[in-house]
Parts: sequence; C-alpha cells; structure tokens
Amino acid sequence: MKYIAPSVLAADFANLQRDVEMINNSDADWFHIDIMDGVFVPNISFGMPVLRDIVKHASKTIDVHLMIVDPDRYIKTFADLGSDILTVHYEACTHLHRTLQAIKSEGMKAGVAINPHTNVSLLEDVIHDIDLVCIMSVNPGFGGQSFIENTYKKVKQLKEIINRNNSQTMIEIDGGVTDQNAKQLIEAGADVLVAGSFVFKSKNPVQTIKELKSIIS
Ligand SMILES: O=C(CO)[C@@H](O)[C@H](O)COP(=O)(O)O
Repeated sequence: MKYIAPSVLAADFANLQRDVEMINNSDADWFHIDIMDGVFVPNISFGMPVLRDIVKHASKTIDVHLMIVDPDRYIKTFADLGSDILTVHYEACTHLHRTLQAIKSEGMKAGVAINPHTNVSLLEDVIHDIDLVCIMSVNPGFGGQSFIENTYKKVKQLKEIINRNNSQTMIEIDGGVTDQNAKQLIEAGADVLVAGSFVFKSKNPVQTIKELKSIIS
C-alpha cells in the first residue's frame, strides 16, 4: 500500500476547516502536519491549539512532523492532542533510541526525519525501532521549494538497509513532491509521499490528490 499525505502547511489558514474537509473527502490517506519552532528551522508554522482543532475535524491518520529542538519535551503533549505518528528530526535528538521508545510508549508510531545532508546509514542501528523514516527532499522550514534530485539515491540506500535488516520501516518523502517525481520515488522504494504546494496551489486539489494516488498505485 502506498500513501499520499497532503501537507497542511500549504493550506489556507483562514479557511482551515474547509481545507481539512477537502482532505477528508479526497483520496488522501494521511494529514501531514508540520510543527516548526523558529529555532531548529528558520520558520514558525503553528502549534498545539491549531493542531487540536485540525484533529477535531480530520478523519484520517494524523502524521505530525516536529521541526523543533529538544522534541522529548513535547512527546506526551502531541500524543494527548491525537497524533498517530510522531516524527522527530535525527539532527534534533541527542538520544534517539530513548526518544523513539518514549514516542511508542505513548501509543504513537515513531518517525525519524533526516535533513538532505544526513546520511541514511546513520539509522541502521535503530532501524527496527523506527516505524517511518521521513527523507527530507528539501531543506526543512518552508513549503514550495524545489525537489533535491539526490533524494532518489537516498531512498534506494535506505530501502537496502530496511531489507537487509528485515524491517517493516516505511519511507516517507517530504518536499517538492509533484506528478513529475512521484512515480520514480515509489519505484526507488518510497511508501508515503507528502505533497503541499502541488496539491493546495492546484486548481482542483481533490483531483490533484486523485491523480497523485493513481500515479503511485
Ligand atoms: O516539512 C516540510 C517543509 O519543511 C514540508 O512538509 C512541506 O510542507 C512540503 O511542502 P511542498 O514542498 O510540498 O510545498
């Protein structure tokens, strides 16, 4: 099964309920929610009150991507808010294994995101503890950036690590995803594609999601 996760960062925040309902009524599989603190990344997105209200209306898996320093402080908070998957950045964790255990102990699936400069081999020793690796295909912090072509190589390398270790870890790609790279990413080994601008800036987001879904199915 392959998944499409529209990134709410690209939604119209003045019409957030409308955009949440659009995702509910589309072929999308997950809600991708970006939390940015202005420290780990040079941008601030939104925080807990907004996530709480998204969760109130969302009827699909809530996939939360924390772009924050010291994410351990907020694991329980994001569980209580209704996150199904909680992804922390490799670069923001001092004791990644402990963080992953803490996420799971709160009943969530544990994700690790890696920046474009971070080598996938760094995850091999904890691959069995990771439910999802989010490979950043742009530098995190902003929507609407261009896809970094080196991502295909990283997906293949990570897939090899996953297979070599008989792990069930899923691979998610985040940043610059369009109908031009979706197929190649899935062929390289990706399971989940996050798409923000490509969906929300299109004339018909429901149709765009449908098209992405048919490309990857
Ligand atoms: O995490 C991020 C950006 O840091 C992403 O989730 C973006 O929201 C993806 O947006 P597009 O590149 O698809 O516009």
